[in-house]
Order: sequence, then C-alpha cells, then structure tokens
Amino acid sequence: MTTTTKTAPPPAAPGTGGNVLHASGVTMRFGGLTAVRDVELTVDSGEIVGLIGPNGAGKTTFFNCLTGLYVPTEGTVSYKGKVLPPKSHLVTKAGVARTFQNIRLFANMTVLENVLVGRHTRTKEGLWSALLRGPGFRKAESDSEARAMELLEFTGLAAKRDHLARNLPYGEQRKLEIARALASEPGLLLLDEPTAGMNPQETQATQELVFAVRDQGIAVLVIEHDMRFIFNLCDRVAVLVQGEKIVEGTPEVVQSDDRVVAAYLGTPFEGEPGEAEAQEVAAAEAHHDTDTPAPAPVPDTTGGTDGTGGTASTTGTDDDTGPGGGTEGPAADQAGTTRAEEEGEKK
Ligand SMILES: Nc1ncnc2c1ncn2[C@@H]1O[C@H](COP(=O)(O)OP(=O)(O)OP(=O)(O)O)[C@@H](O)[C@H]1O
Repeated sequence: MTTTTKTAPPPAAPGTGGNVLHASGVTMRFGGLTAVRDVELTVDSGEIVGLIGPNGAGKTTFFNCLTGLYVPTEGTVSYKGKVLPPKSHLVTKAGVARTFQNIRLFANMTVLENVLVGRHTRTKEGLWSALLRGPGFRKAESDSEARAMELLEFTGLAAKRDHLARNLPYGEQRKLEIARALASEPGLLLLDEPTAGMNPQETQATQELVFAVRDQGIAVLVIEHDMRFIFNLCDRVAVLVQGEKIVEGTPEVVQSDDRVVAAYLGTPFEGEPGEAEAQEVAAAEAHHDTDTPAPAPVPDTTGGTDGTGGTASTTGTDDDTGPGGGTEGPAADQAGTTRAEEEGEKK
C-alpha cells in the first residue's frame, strides 16, 4: 500500500450531480427520543467526509439509517441517485459497505475466510451449485479467493491469511474489518470509529489505508472521535449535536466554529466569576494563609444578619464565621451559588 494525500476525485457518478450518497431529511425517533433530526448529508464521488459530535449525538444511529439497519422515521437515503431499500443486505448489494464501532469479525474463522464472507453479495452461485461443486462453482470460488487475497495484500494482511481472526492484534482486526467491507466491492465505505483504541502508529496506518481506499475510487464517510485524525483525513466534516447537524464545512471552517467548540467544551455562562472575583478569592486565601486580620466583609446582599453574608451560613457552621472563616464565605460562596443556579437553569 502506498501513502497518498488528498488528490483530485474520480469522475462523478452519472446522473447524480456527483453525489454518491444523499441523505435527505433523515429523522430517527425511539419512542419519545429523537436521536437524529432532519439531517441532510451528501458524500460526493472521491470524497472523504467526516461525521463528528459528542457522545450520544446520534452518529451511529444515523449510520444505521444509512445502511438499512434502521428504517428512518422520516427521510430518504439515496445511493447514486436511487433510494436505498431499508434492508442491510440490499444496501450492501447496492454498493454501500460499513464497519462497526465494536469489531464484528468471525473470531474463529481465518483472516481469509472472513474476507470471503464479505464477498457473498457478489457471488451468484447458489446452494445446489455449492453442494455439487461443479465447474462454475469452482471458478467462482477461485475468483473470490484471488480477490480476497488482493484485498489482504492491499490492507497488509496477506501474510496472516491463515491466522484465526481472534488471534490478530487489535489494529489488524480493524484492518480486517475494512478488508471484509471492501470485499463487497462498494462505491461508498462507512467507517464507524475506525481508530478507536488504536495507538498513534496504528492510527497513522489507518489514515494511509483510508486515503488508499479513496484513491481506488471509493467514497468514504467516517465517524471518529479523534479530531486530529478527522481533520487530517477529511475533505469535509459535518457536526452532529443532539441529533441535529449544526455545522458542515472544510476541516478549517469546522475547527474554528464557535458552535463546535461550545458543543465539545460547553459555553461560558453569564455571571461566571471574572477577574475581579478571582482576585478577591486570591486575596482572601492569601490573608487566610498568613493569619492576618480579615478585611472588611463583602456587604450582605442576601439578607443575612451575621455580617459574613447570608450565603456563608448555608454552607458552614458557626465556627466558619470567625474572623478568617467569615471572609472566606461571602465572595466564594456567592460565586458558587451563582454557578449552581446557572447550572440548574441549564439543566
Ligand atoms: N436502539 C435504540 N433505542 C433507544 N435509544 C437509542 C437506540 N440507539 C441509540 N439510542 C439513543 O440515541 C441517542 C444517540 O445515540 P448514538 O449511539 O447514535 O450516538 P453517537 O453519536 O453514536 O454516540 P457515541 O459517540 O457515544 O457512539 C442516544 O441518546 C442513545 O441512547
């Protein structure tokens, strides 16, 4: 396998305006929970598109809607201009393959056998042909094996063809999943967290493998939490938050979007302690450490009558309101109360 970088896409699929995948208005509800809401997404020929979002944002549910594991409550999914049937084997047959967040190999089958299983949607031989093992069946079998070996070469697993899948290191199991998905000869490959649990070298190898897949003319849609991986890899990134697509664009655009930062880190709330409050707390702490007399207490704004601020009495005992303790209470606790109130409001 050769290392490649972002290259010009292959020609667009005829009659689709370049879209390989078009998910239109996809909504998925589980009872009262809307896991995916009205999501529009396209993947163009030759593109690598990333789908990111915090835990529980609806990414895997959306993948399941694309691949026929779930029937979306609303919306349609088209591949190369044709609406996909809501059955996973028919979606695979149409040309959309996927890997799973949790590895789903046949653990007690060999590496080669796992890839051969992935070819079943592309072989025409039926039960009788298999039982009789006529010339047609034997030709199909040897063609399948040759193609499976090509894919093992491509993914760097050829030397392990006869190993049991369960004995492969983790990174190679993930590669084998990709090889098996490619065995169905897809035009679009969906990868659900392909680098989960990988070390940096394995992640780098996966990045090179995905570029190589794309260079074979296969479009890729990838879910991943590793932002460095996503932003290095993708031509375009879409961000899901609470089931809705909030931003979509180039990695540069997405990285600098405040809504994305807020979705991952949370937004600052009004009344958050600022510089003045921080200085006040620092001064109070310094005073406490040196055991010098307390500065004048902050005026009581909550109706307390003990001169230490009403909020102090809600968190401490009477002992806390002595000369030193009294000064710790008001500023710190007022800030704390505000934060708790704000958090309560957010919930
Ligand atoms: N089969 C189901 N039945 C009910 N609720 C579900 C089902 N599948 C997913 N959900 C809920 O839908 C929401 C989205 O889950 P989903 O697994 O799609 O998120 P995700 O973005 O893939 O999360 P993660 O990054 O953690 O894998 C969550 O609240 C989840 O609990």
